[in-house]
Amino acid sequence: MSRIILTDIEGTTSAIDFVHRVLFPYSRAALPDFVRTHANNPAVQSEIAAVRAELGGNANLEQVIATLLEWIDADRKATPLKALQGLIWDVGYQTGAFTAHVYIDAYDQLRSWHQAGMPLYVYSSGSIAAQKLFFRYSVFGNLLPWFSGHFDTTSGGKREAESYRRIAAALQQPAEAILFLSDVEAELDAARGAGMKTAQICRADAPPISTGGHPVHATFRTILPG
Ligand SMILES: CSCCC(=O)C(=O)COP(=O)(O)O
Ligand SMILES: [Mg+2]
Repeated sequence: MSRIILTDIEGTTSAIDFVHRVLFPYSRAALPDFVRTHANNPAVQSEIAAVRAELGGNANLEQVIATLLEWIDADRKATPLKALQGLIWDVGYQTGAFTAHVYIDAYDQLRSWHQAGMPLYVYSSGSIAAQKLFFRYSVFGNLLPWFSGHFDTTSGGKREAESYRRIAAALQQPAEAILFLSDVEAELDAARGAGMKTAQICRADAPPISTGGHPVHATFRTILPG
């Protein structure tokens, strides 16, 4: 019996299109000026330093910015990029430039699990700050209070079993008590490798995805933890 839900965001609770056609372009357009303007802000400075370290240490600010833009274009789940995107999206949410897409079935089912006392956690490549903004400013209003906690790439990559072992350890739960929801087979394979239960979400409005061996659901409505 699963006692805990751990969910992905993009392609699972929310449309891939929203992330790729709204969030990523917004961060791409705003990132150069944002980094130049806030380069001395300690939160930004540490992410610039992390990019520089990856480039070998001597890159100037414009080279760091160019690298970050390349990472956005390649959809690289690099922790410094994800942290900076979270800071940039904060402005977008607060100014009402967009609200975060959540599928109605995900909204209904997450609410019902929460009301039934089921602990809900998020594991996304988006930074923890970005995840909190996402559910704070969703199309259905503030869903953030439903979540007991968040995990991002600081727990490791989503395609590595070790990341899921770390999350289970952080939750002080056996892995088999956790049901991980995702659209990506490689992430589900990694979660199963760590002993978690899995369910694959295959959305009708998303491109066809590889499935194999994980219970498949078109929406959250048919998922029965346990
Ligand atoms: C927190 S919303 C933005 C999601 C994001 O930046 C991303 O890369 C999507 O990652 P996911 O692990 O949710 O597929
Ligand atoms: Mg996903």
